[in-house]
Amino acid sequence: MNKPNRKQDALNYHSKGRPGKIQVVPTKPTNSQRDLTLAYSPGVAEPCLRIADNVEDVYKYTAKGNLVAVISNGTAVLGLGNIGPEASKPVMEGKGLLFKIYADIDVFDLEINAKTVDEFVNIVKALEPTFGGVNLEDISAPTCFEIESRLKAEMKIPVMHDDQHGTAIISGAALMNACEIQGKKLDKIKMVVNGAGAAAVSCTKMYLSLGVKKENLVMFDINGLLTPERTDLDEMRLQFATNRKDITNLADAMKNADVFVGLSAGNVVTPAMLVSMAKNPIVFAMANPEPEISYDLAIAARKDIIMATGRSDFPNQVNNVLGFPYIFRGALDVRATAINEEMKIAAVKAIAEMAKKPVPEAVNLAYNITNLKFGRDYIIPKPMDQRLITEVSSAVARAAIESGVARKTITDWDAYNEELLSRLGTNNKLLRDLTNKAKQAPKRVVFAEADTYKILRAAQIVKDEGIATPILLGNAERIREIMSENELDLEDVQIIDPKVETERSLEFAQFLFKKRQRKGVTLFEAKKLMVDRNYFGACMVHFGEADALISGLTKDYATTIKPALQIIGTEASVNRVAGMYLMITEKGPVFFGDTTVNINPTAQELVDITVLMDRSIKQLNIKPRIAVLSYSNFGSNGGEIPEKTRETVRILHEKYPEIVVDGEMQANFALNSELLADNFGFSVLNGKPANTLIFPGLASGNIAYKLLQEIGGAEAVGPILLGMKKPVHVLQLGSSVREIVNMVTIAVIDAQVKCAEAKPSKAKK
Ligand SMILES: NC(=O)C1=CN([C@@H]2O[C@H](COP(=O)(O)OP(=O)(O)OC[C@H]3O[C@@H](n4cnc5c(N)ncnc54)[C@H](OP(=O)(O)O)[C@@H]3O)[C@@H](O)[C@H]2O)C=CC1
Ligand SMILES: CC(=O)C(=O)O
Ligand SMILES: [Mg+2]
Repeated sequence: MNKPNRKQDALNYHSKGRPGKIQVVPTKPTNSQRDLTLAYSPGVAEPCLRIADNVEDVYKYTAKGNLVAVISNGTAVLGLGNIGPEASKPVMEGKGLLFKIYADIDVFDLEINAKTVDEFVNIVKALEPTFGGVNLEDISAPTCFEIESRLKAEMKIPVMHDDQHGTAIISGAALMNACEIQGKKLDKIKMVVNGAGAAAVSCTKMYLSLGVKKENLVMFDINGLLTPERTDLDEMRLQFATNRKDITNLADAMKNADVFVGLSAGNVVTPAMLVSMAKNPIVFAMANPEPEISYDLAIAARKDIIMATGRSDFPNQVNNVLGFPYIFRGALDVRATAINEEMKIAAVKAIAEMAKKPVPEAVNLAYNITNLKFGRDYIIPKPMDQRLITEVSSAVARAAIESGVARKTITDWDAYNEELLSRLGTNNKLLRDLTNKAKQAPKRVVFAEADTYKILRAAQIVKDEGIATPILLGNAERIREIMSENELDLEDVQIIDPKVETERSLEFAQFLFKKRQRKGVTLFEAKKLMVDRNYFGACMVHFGEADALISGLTKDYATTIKPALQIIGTEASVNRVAGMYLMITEKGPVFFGDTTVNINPTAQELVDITVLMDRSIKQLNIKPRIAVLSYSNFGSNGGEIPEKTRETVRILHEKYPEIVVDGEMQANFALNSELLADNFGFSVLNGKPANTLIFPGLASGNIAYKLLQEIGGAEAVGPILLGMKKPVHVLQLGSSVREIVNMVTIAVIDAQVKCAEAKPSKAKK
């Protein structure tokens, strides 16, 4: 079961800020009166008239072609049963979210009060003009079968009941691969299916089409084994009734079975049942959120098992999330009139084949696994594998074209694949990539302000995600109190209270005294300073007892950074610190500096800042393209700032020819490559916009990033402190948990680089 704090986390996730998970965002400019005359009356009449003349133009002038309806009546929500349309809404919004993030498909989730087939069908049919496709969801059997088949027959857009066919496609691919690994033949396997609802019936039909023999399978519903003698079964279920007389219950059926498929309810299978199965058994316990038997119990019961669940927190997640975004993407892109058998089988094969191909490093990193490869714990691809969109959507689109249901064709498949990849965007990708890089070699991060909820929450997240091993500084009793009040699970994390004098804190004080004795610090004062967690934390990092220090949530920047400067100091090569922000904007990531430290830097100081930024950005595997900003372009104005920034560029070009930098220039020229090319075709930045902006002073840098954050909707990651000998990162006063987690991620990457460069020094006693 979920731990209580995870349950509360889930509630908070849904309720915090704008309630729910989805919003509608305009895609056209709406800034001026003119924009509005185009968007609405009178301009809007023009596309209306075009569509009235030719209804197909609705795809040209409206969002229909990329809009899917996720529709439920709430009668079979996950494995939670008939909980009603309102209670199904979080699941439907969730499906909408997955459609968007995995395949860039927009969704309206529609939870409808419609219990009878007629009511349901009439509502959905009437919606056809709005949508490019319909994803039916969590509608109970047997009504779901009639609803789907009537809508498919009566509508010209693709309709798919995902619990039936999405699940059948994914579990079909998983079954093929699992049999291959376990050395079993599909036409020989003995199969037990528990559940006889929407998902179970369709999955079983798929298995039969893949080669499983009807005489080799038995099916159960809540009332037991499906047999011809039962009078409560409809046609759909009767086709899976068995005449076998040696079985009365599930335990009997499991004896010597090769495969168990669960699409029923949680915890209905026992370890003893698994023990009785044939050699090398395959168990797909797919009920959500609780599988028919837990992953841990199953693998403890049988060493030779292939075990899969519908959950994301165990290996082998057999869940329709692997299919529906990409199946609809392919269908929408060729304007298919249906999702037919050919398209489904194409999806099965694409998914099954993908699992056998080498796994990209990004996927290993995303799941914190070193070498994911086809086998017992990896029978189908992982949902975060970005290859799914190209492999599955193109297979589905191709099958639609070849089977004659496409109303649009694709000829340049390379271009189509490029288009699919560009749909995934890069914004979130950068943060995901950075997280993955951090997870590759997590580091010990000491948190100076661990007696605050936000820090502890962030520590919990980075620990759970395998980004870092937290070390908490502060009053142990107070920290434990906050943990317990908020049900945080950090019991095994090291807590150190610098206020409690220890042999180690005295050694740290001695060290500080030696370092600062000619700068007015007595031993007595050094002992007093060591009670300060920023001094203590900096000493831990200096002596290699932690790899990075995070502080600053509750104190101003200067107070926070001072101990680190005194104890750890700056890198010898530049001997300067600077602050950089990674701004995640709609147009991609842009680095801003200096935003936090140097108030009015000279030309040489701007050179140092640029060198620091160039190096740090390269450590994130990004190629910096740097613009030195001013209010002038390449000598167009005189004055202190244009002259200073021009001199900065001159020195950089002379001393650091390897750095891609130009200026001085105005920000719009830096970020608009057409503008730059039209006016200053000679610039070394020509071709692509700059991704790194050097500001002439702290005021402009700081103001620019805050404006972009507040009114430009950009996410700011930072300030990333550059130039320290060892990783110390100073949070913005009052940072959010997400900002702290991002900062820790950057600190871990910084530590990875610095640890690789130098071995930690030993404490001098
Ligand atoms: N991993 C995945 O991708 C997916 C998982 N699922 C999961 O599969 C399950 C069923 O979903 P769905 O088919 O849509 O729902 P339905 O309501 O259509 O079907 C549920 C079926 O399970 C049967 N059932 C319930 N309890 C038991 C039990 N203790 N023993 C045997 N059979 C039982 C019901 O029997 P009766 O007919 O007699 O009521 C019914 O046949 C859910 O847990 C759902 O989360 C569904 C889709 C995708
Ligand atoms: C995954 C899914 O669709 C379900 O459990 O119903
Ligand atoms: Mg479902």
